[in-house]
Order: sequence, then structure tokens, then C-alpha cells
Amino acid sequence: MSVTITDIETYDIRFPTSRNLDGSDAMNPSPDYSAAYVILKTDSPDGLEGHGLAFTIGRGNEIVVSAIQALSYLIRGLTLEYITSDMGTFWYRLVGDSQLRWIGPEKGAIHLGLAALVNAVWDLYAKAEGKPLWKLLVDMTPEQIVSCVPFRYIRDVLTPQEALEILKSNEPTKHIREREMLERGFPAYTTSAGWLGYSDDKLAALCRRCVEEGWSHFKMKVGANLEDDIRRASLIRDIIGYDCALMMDANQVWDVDQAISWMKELSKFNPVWIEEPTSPDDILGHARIAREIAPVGVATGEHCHNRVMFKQFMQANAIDYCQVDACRLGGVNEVLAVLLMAAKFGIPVCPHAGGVGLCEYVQHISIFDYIYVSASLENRVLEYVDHLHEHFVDPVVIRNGNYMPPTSPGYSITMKKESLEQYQYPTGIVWSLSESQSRKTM
Ligand SMILES: C[C@H](O)[C@@H](O)[C@@H](O)[C@H](O)C(=O)O
Ligand SMILES: [Mg+2]
Repeated sequence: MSVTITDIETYDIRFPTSRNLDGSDAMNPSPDYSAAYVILKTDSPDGLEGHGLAFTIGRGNEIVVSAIQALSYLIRGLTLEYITSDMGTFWYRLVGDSQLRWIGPEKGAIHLGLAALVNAVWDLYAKAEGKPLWKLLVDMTPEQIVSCVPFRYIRDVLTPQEALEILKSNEPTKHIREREMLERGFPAYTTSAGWLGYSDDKLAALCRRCVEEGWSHFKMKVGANLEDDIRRASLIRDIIGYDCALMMDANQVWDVDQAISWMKELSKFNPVWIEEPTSPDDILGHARIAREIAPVGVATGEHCHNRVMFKQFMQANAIDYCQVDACRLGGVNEVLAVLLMAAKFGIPVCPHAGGVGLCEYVQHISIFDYIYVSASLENRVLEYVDHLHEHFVDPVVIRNGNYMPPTSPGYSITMKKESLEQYQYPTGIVWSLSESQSRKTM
């Protein structure tokens, strides 16, 4: 039975995370985790909907909501059958609108809006098929997957034929890895303790709790002040020891030379990687940093806005870890392109998560990547952050520091109705109350 997308609803959802400095780092001292949220309404008698979001950190979320609205005419009235008969062409249709393309192309707010919409379509598709997204992808043939991938601009490093070969080589054994995932889950690391705005006491208490909960991989924020970084890294190492892995994240604050000298100081804490050491666009800068601070690895991706950027990072030996982001790239289709390129280059994919809904999204990506694309867990860990999961209908499940595969149909990104109401900006109760309180105290 065919399902038609009849309407597109958008929501500006913001959580006041800056009040506790959750999510704070050297570049972003007070983020309000936010979602430019979209619901695809359909004419299905059982109320089938597709949900998607793009993550932002507060102000400007309304711009991404406008981007979704601007793109929505390209989807309204289409049937799911028509879209899924050729997902690749559908993706080019969204990315190819000549007038909208001018304000990208394939980057910035317009691409974030596109990501929310594309992911909403995949959510709808997976729900209609009655499968979680990772399973929908795992059950596809290599040819079906390749037909979803945008190869434009990346054929010089990965042809459709090569992509097909990667998938075909893993197809006969994918059931073994699927069983393994269902039993053990996908290994994760936690960023929950290491936010820059947390006091030493809070940092220490959270690290202790994470060790008790079974975590063995930790990420801390660095980059604002070297003495603070050294003190905090010693504190963390005292608690987690040297058998656990420690990652560091500078969120783009350094120049290239500064990144190298700073990391020479911090390398005694044996970090696995330094993340976003400099501008996310400086591919050759990352390559130099990677050369000069090895064996500490270089990771980036949460601000890597399209597959072309990732292509060049990989070609230039500028990244050791590829941190794809489910809604910075243009949704599932473009993520598939990056997973396949990473497999060809032998670069581990460790997606960016946290934020709001990013953990819910990327668990599907990593599980699919392992089962069908990379077939390896070596050097692969998926980020986890313990915030805001209570707002989702189908929140992530963590067991012993591993993500357990979602079982409900869809992309796990559907937010609870009451959360959408309460956190809508600026009219939801959470924001209207704080507005009236601040007026009273003026
Ligand atoms: C502002 C955000 O919390 C960032 O600090 C966060 O995405 C971070 O870079 C991460 O890697 O989780
Ligand atoms: Mg980061």
C-alpha cells in the first residue's frame, strides 16, 4: 500500500543545558542543546510518521528550522514508494535545487536542514518496514545500498564497483556479526564526565561513577588553559588508571603550531586521540598535526560538512579516526558514502554523538558499519553522553559500556510529545517560565 507524505511539521526545540554547563568545551562554553525537529505526516490510516532532527547548540536553531521549511516543498506530496524506489535520486533531488543550493552548497544551515529531512524519510521507511534502521540497511543487498550512495565528487577515490566489492566481501558473514552485536552490543566511550565547565570535584565524582558503571574509555575537554588541562588530566588518570583509554577534544581552538606544542605537553597522559585540534576546514593543517604528534591520533568530523571534505582528509592522511555526524552530513545517504570511503582507506569510524538525539542516531550507523562495511571493531568506539535520553520514545540502551542494538522500528529519533511541547522555543513551559522569572528579577 502506498503512503503519501501529506505535510511537514517543524519544531524549534531547545534544552537549557547551559544552566549546568553540560556540553561545555573550550570553544562552546555554554551550549543549549537543541533540535531543529521535523515530522513528516502521511495519509497512512495507522498514523505512520517520519521523524528527524538536526542538532544545534541554541541560537540559530530557528535558521535550521527555516531551512527545513524551505526544502519541504521537494518532499510534500511524494509517496514513500516513489522515494524508496530510488533513494539516490531522491537525495540528489534535495541537494540539487539550484536556488537553495546557492546558500550551501552541501554545507551550513541548508545542509543541516536537509539532514533532518533525509533522516526523517529514512525513519519513515524503517517504520513502514517494521525494522530498526540498522536492520533495514543490513537486510539490503549490496546493490540496494550502493544505489543510495551519492558518488558525485567522490568517484575519483571510490567507484560504485569498489563499494559493491566491499559490501559483497562482507555479505556472507554479516549474520555472524549481527548475532555478535545483538549479544554484546557496540563498544562505546563516555564524554559525560569531562565537560570543561565542570569543577574538579564534579569531574572526579563522575569519573568514579563511570568506572563503577563499567566504562573503560573516557573523553575530556582541553584547550582553554594548559595548566588546567594538565591538572584535570592527572586527576582523571589517577581515577581511571592507565589501562583505560583517554581521548582529548579541543573543539577547534588552536592554531596548527599551538596544537602541536600543546599536545606535546599533554602526550604524557597517553591520549588515544586529539579531536578537532584546529579549524575543521584545515585539511593540510590536520595532516601536519597528525605527522608531528604521532602516535597520538588525530580525530575530526563533527563539523566536517560533506563527503568531499572527508575524502580529502582521508587522501591527505589528515585523520586517524573519522567522526561522522548523522546530521552534519546530509543524512543517511551521505553517511553511507563516508563509511564506504573510510573502509577503503582503512580508517576507523568513531561517530560523533552526545548532543540531543545524536546517540540515538549513530548507534544505527556504527552497528551497520560493523556488520556490513568495516567488519572490524579494532580502534572503534562510539561516543556516549548521558544527557536528554529521557525525551525519546526509544532511548539508547547501554550495557557495560556498550550500545545494545535498538529493536523498535525506525531511526530511534522520535521525541515524546510532551517534550516537544514543553521545550518548544520560546513558547514551551520551560522557556516561558524562565522568561517570566528573569523579568521578575529585573
Ligand atoms: C558543544 C558540544 O557539547 C561539543 O562539545 C560536543 O559535541 C563535543 O565536541 C563532542 O565531541 O561530544
Ligand atoms: Mg568533539
